[in-house]
Amino acid sequence: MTAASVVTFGETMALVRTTEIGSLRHAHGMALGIGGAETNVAIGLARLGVAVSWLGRVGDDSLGERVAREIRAEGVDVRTVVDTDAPTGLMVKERPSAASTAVHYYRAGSAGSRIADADLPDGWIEDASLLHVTGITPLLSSTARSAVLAAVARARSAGVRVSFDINYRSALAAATVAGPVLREIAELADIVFGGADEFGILYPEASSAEAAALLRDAGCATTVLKQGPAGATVFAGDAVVESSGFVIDAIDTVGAGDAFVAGYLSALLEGLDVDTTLRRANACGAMACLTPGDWEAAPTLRDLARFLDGDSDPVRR
Ligand SMILES: Nc1ncnc2c1ncn2[C@@H]1O[C@H](COP(=O)(O)OP(=O)(O)O)[C@@H](O)[C@H]1O
Ligand SMILES: O=C(O)C(=O)C[C@H](O)[C@H](O)COP(=O)(O)O
Repeated sequence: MTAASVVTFGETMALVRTTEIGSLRHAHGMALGIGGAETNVAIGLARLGVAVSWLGRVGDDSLGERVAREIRAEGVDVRTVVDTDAPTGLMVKERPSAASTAVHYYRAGSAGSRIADADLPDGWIEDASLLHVTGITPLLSSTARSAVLAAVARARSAGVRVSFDINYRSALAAATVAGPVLREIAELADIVFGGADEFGILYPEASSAEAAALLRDAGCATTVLKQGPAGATVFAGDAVVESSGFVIDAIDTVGAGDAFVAGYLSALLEGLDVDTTLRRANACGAMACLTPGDWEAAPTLRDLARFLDGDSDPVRR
């Protein structure tokens, strides 16, 4: 197999979501799928034509097989370490009301959280164009944190670009605990993605623009501020480029950030200019909000072209 352009690793869980609106206490219908920040990005990249590889630990169980099978079916090069001592993690998603989503994690001690430096094969990172990591993995366990730091160090010494999505999850650590851990990784990255609240966790007294300047001083060339329906802003050197979001009827916004990152990185790897990159990223983020799954609505290049053309007519072939 040829080397992947993008490599990423982390935990992907089985995902159970209620199929009706209302509390989990009373829900009857449930749909089974999978989800994890890094594989959401990997699938988004694969759909946009990028060669991408994901590595993770899964349990020696049916849900682990499902995780691997489903990601592989999306065209991602999947490398799993089967952990016979821990189960595949689980995420449960409910819609308490039409306007809200709640996510419950059952991942403490899971196989995915036990990822370690030794799981990352020789040459896997070094032969890639870009390593993508998130702030979820380093907060899963001490071995996972060490794996992220080792991967970033390996990428840097091989001249491989590092992308980091802060992706702070309060269920994993308090902001005061997570802040220094996530800041250390962000300051080693070439490009950092996050929301205003997440930059505030890295640098509590700073605005997002000030956080971008602090990151730049630390050596991180590009900071991308995700702003929900409002779109996004890129801080690169002294330049600030803003792009409005697309107006859509959002059904489920979970996964928008990961789809946005996939859109952004795919355009970056194609060498597109910042305006086109941001427009693509915003479109991918918006499209991810149009259906309930975390990654299912991530667009292919053809879906994307159709969305950007504003084409809402039925497709007839
Ligand atoms: N309601 C929405 N309408 C249109 N675009 C959206 C909406 N929510 C998110 N997006 C798009 O997805 C991107 C990421 O969403 P955001 O909520 O900012 O990140 P995250 O999911 O990481 O918290 C936004 O920058 C925007 O491009
Ligand atoms: O792996 C985890 O801990 C997750 O939470 C998986 C999430 O479903 C996605 O990462 C969605 O995140 P956003 O794109 O920011 O909405």
